[in-house]
Amino acid sequence: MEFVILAVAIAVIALAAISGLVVSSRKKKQLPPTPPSSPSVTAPPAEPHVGEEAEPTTREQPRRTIEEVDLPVAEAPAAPAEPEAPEAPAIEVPEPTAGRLVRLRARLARSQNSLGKGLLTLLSREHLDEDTWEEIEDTLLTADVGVAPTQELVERLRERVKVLGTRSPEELRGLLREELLNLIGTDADRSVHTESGVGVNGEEKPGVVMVVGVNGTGKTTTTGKLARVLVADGKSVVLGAADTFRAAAADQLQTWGERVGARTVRGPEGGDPASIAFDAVKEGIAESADVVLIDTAGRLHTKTGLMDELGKVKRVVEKHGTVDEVLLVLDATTGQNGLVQARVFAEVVDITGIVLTKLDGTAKGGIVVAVQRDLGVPVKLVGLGEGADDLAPFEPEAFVDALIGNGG
Ligand SMILES: Nc1nc2c(ncn2[C@@H]2O[C@H](COP(=O)(O)OP(=O)(O)OP(=O)(O)O)[C@@H](O)[C@H]2O)c(=O)[nH]1
Repeated sequence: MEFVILAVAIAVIALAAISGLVVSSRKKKQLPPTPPSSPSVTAPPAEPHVGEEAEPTTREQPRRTIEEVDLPVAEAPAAPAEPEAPEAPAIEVPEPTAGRLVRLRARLARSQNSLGKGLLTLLSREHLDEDTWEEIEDTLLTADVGVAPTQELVERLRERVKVLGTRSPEELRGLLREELLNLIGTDADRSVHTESGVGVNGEEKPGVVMVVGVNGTGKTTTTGKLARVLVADGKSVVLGAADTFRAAAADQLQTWGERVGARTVRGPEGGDPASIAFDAVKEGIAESADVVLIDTAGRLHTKTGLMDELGKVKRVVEKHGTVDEVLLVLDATTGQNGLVQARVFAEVVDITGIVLTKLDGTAKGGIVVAVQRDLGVPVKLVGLGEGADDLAPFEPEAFVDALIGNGG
């Protein structure tokens, strides 16, 4: 009997133990999963604003299950849109070109001081003897005016001073102004032509401007600045990066173009410049651009190669129609060397205009006279600094006034 009682008791304890285990295991199963660590529950929208995260996380953490939590569907996409948007390059509005030279006159006058002021000081001497006239001649030669134009100027001045008799500073200034203007010329057409009109197939064709010159003269910079001049005048521009000789030139040009919303057509480094130039004009026709500007490579040390290449670029571009301008870029600080370079380029292609760069950095403004005489083509633009809008249409009057300190 005792044995039976003991057996029943053991059975009861065993049963109780088993049911206890089951209950505890069920209890365990009912415990919520660990929601706080799950990003889909507590994490804020993928790209939160600063400060949005802290509040919902602490409030929702303790007991909420995955089913209880509303996913932040509606708000999530809106929040990150603004800060994440890729930055479109800002299109700049270049300064108007009218009166740029006048605006930059102070800079020009500063760098040209020795010429204008030097001449006026000499002319103001009480006795204009042979020595003084020789000094005047030297001053002009030092400023790169060139031998023949210098002699012309001195002769005419001597004549007029003799006739004039009395010489007030105003009179002298006036005389010098007139004679310098005479040398530079006020009648030449100095506009950059961009209106060639019709192409070989009768289609509308953009104006085509080729920019040539020795590397380092500021050729690529000038092409970029010229794009801005044209855009400022309301024209649409396509750039052709046909300087495949210098690796960075195409990048440099493209950056200039992007600043004013002009597309740049480029090819592989060391590629065929003529085919890039051809494609640039093709692109210009396709997008009905007003002007295509073609930057070319210049290497004096391989003169024959240069001649072949430049000539070819022009011929190939002409398959589309006329090239309106071939602008030669010259560094004013190189003086007579610049003239030698100019002649080499003039042998290769017909230059229609000169761009004189770095005129802000030299007292030798006389190169304007010399280069025009030498090549028989007008200076059309001048570079007066490294700023994006420091390229100005050349105006003889403003230039001479800057030289001799007139009008302020
Ligand atoms: N002070 C001054 N600097 C200028 C002027 N024009 C160009 N420069 C500077 O001259 C340097 C050479 O200019 P680039 O345009 O790179 O020369 P580049 O002739 O195009 O050379 P390549 O691209 O190799 O053919 C740059 O530092 C320009 O900022 C100017 O009118 N005044």
